Amino acid sequence: MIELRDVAYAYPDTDHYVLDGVDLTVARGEVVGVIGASGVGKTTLAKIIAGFIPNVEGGTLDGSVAVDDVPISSLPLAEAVAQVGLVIQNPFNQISGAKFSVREEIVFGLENTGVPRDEMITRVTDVAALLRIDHLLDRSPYALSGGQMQLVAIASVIVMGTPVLVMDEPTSQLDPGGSRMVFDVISALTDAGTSVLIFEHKVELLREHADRIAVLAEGRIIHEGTPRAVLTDDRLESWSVGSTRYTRAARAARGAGIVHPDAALPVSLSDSTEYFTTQRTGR
Ligand SMILES: Nc1ncnc2c1ncn2[C@@H]1O[C@H](COP(=O)(O)OP(=O)(O)OP(=O)(O)O)[C@@H](O)[C@H]1O
Repeated sequence: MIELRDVAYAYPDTDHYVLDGVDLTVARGEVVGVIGASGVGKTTLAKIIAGFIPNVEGGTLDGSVAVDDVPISSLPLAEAVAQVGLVIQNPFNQISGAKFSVREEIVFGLENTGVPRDEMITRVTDVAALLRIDHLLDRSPYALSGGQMQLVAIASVIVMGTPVLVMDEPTSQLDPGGSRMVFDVISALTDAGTSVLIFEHKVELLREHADRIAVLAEGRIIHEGTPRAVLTDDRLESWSVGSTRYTRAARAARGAGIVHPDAALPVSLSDSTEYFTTQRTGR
């Protein structure tokens, strides 16, 4: 479980609070998607929840950040990483740079955690099968495509088995099939009790897989709710966040008077089919 209360943060040598008054809770087994404009502070928030801020980057952090009731920002980084797995935005930076095979790369974080060797091997095999990268295990981490590298980076975090996962645009390098597979893996993890906070621009995937969506704007969570409620909210554009293509098409049709103005906006293909079948004005 993640609990953020009144979190505010300013980077070192600045007096500007990038985040100011963030309240957010992610329950056990829940997937919460966070959307927000570029530069609004999503990566900063991800690093705070994972304890990299202030442990590594310093700065001024106020408010409380708890993971499973443990105040994460007061833990040494080595202990914080056992609580929260962080998939960072750029998979090229997640790769350790110290290993010669994908297998060694995935197992790297488990070394020195006291996990017995046999279990390490089983965990790596399982996570590689889950993310369909078994065929890459003996390859060099430097001979991978961007998408393959992203899956290896995700595997190296999931293999740690942390109760909380924070993912910063985990599908940025992936094609639609790969993105869908990652979200299916996330669903399997939450079924087993993992709490997942995911920063993602692909709102249609969040619509399908997130239990809730939160909007980060003006330094705080300005709005949250079910994917349907948030993605059809008229204020999305003012927060510089995109809606689904189905909602955009419906809004355009509504503006043109082609559909009834009061009908609930669609957020998926099936919604959209019904909307355009039943809500036409006949114009
Ligand atoms: N090390 C740093 N020192 C000072 N300011 C920083 C630092 N890193 C980020 N910032 C600033 O903090 C703000 C939030 O950045 P952040 O990377 O968290 O945004 P973001 O929402 O993840 O953006 P994007 O969607 O483009 O990845 C930006 O104004 C950025 O310039």
